[in-house]
Amino acid sequence: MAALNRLQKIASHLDPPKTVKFKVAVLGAAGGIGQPLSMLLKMSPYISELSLYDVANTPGVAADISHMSTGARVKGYLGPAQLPAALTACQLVIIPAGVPRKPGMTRDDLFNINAGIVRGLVEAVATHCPSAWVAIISNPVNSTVPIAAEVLKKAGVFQPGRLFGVTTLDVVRAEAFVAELVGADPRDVSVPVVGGHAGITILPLLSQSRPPLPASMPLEQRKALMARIQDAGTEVVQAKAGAGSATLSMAYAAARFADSCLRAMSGEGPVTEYAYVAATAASSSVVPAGLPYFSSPLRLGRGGVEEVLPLGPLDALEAENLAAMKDELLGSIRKGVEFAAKGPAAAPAK
Ligand SMILES: NC(=O)C1=CN([C@@H]2O[C@H](COP(=O)(O)OP(=O)(O)OC[C@H]3O[C@@H](n4cnc5c(N)ncnc54)[C@H](O)[C@@H]3O)[C@@H](O)[C@H]2O)C=CC1
Ligand SMILES: O=C([O-])CC(=O)C(=O)O
Repeated sequence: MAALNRLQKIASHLDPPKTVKFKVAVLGAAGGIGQPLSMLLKMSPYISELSLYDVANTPGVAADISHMSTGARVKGYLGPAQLPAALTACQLVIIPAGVPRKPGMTRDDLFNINAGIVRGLVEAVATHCPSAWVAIISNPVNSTVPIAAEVLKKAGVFQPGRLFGVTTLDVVRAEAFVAELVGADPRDVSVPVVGGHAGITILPLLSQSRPPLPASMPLEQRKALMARIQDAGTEVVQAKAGAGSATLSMAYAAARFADSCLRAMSGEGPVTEYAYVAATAASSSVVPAGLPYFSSPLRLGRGGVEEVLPLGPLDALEAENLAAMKDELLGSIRKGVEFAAKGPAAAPAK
């Protein structure tokens, strides 16, 4: 029992149970990410109701998770007819629905299937819980977040400070790899990762690593570390050899992101997180010019993003990488916006 309590604390990074409790939905809850993520969320002291939605297998997943003796009430919802009930009164909606990569694919190769899935689900969010914070995991994140934004805009409910592309896994990986390299405990390491969530758009700011990388570290080794963080998703796809992409580390990363959101909503701010968000007039002085979406350090508060924080000083390698990513990131954003402009989903998931 003591061990379980400790696990709960570790999973939520946190202090004793809170009084403010929220309804949280996972859309795609029966998938490779959805299942372990739902399990971790069931241990969160901030969640009173956990809504597990998928187009397949949710009754089993919900029955299984509901037997855990932790606080959140769990309910499973199956198929589009049950989506409204899954979403009604939700404050946070996490979306890992969609297909994962196989070896040889890029994240953009998932666009044709996942763009429509995300559009349909966010249409339902706009109707049934328009004020909810929405965290998109489904790839390609660089495009699916702009799609979600366009859907919310069309419905007249877009709040840029409440829509997030989840890039926490890039931060988690950077922490793990730097810890390995410097021989530190990963929990004591922090590394900003900004930009987007695909290949060269993932920009770890290794010059701001805490603890710092050894000053004597050769440039080639820094470049190799940066490349490993950028290609870490592919490393997992190849290791899984056709059985999907990162699921367990992603579930951990998403649970950590959800925990930050729920702490901020509870007024336990200021909470600092990284996520891929829309640029606004207020963030124009800190986000690289010409990029309407960018993953930045954020200060979260009760209402969502309160401030997009500056990236801090970049070294020459990082500045070069930032310049190099711009065209790809902009192309992915445009692709998402154009897709959303084309018209309604073939089969809206209402
Ligand atoms: N943002 C990130 O850092 C990461 C993103 N991903 C992405 O997350 C997505 C999910 O990955 P996995 O869980 O491994 O895939 P998976 O195939 O194991 O699970 C996806 C789930 O989505 C469900 N689904 C499909 N259409 C749906 C709909 N219209 N409504 C509700 N549920 C629906 C499926 O039934 C399935 O249970 C992929 O697009 C993957 O590329 C994966 C890892 C990291
Ligand atoms: O690589 C993939 O396809 C899944 C993903 O986004 C990641 O692991 O970072």
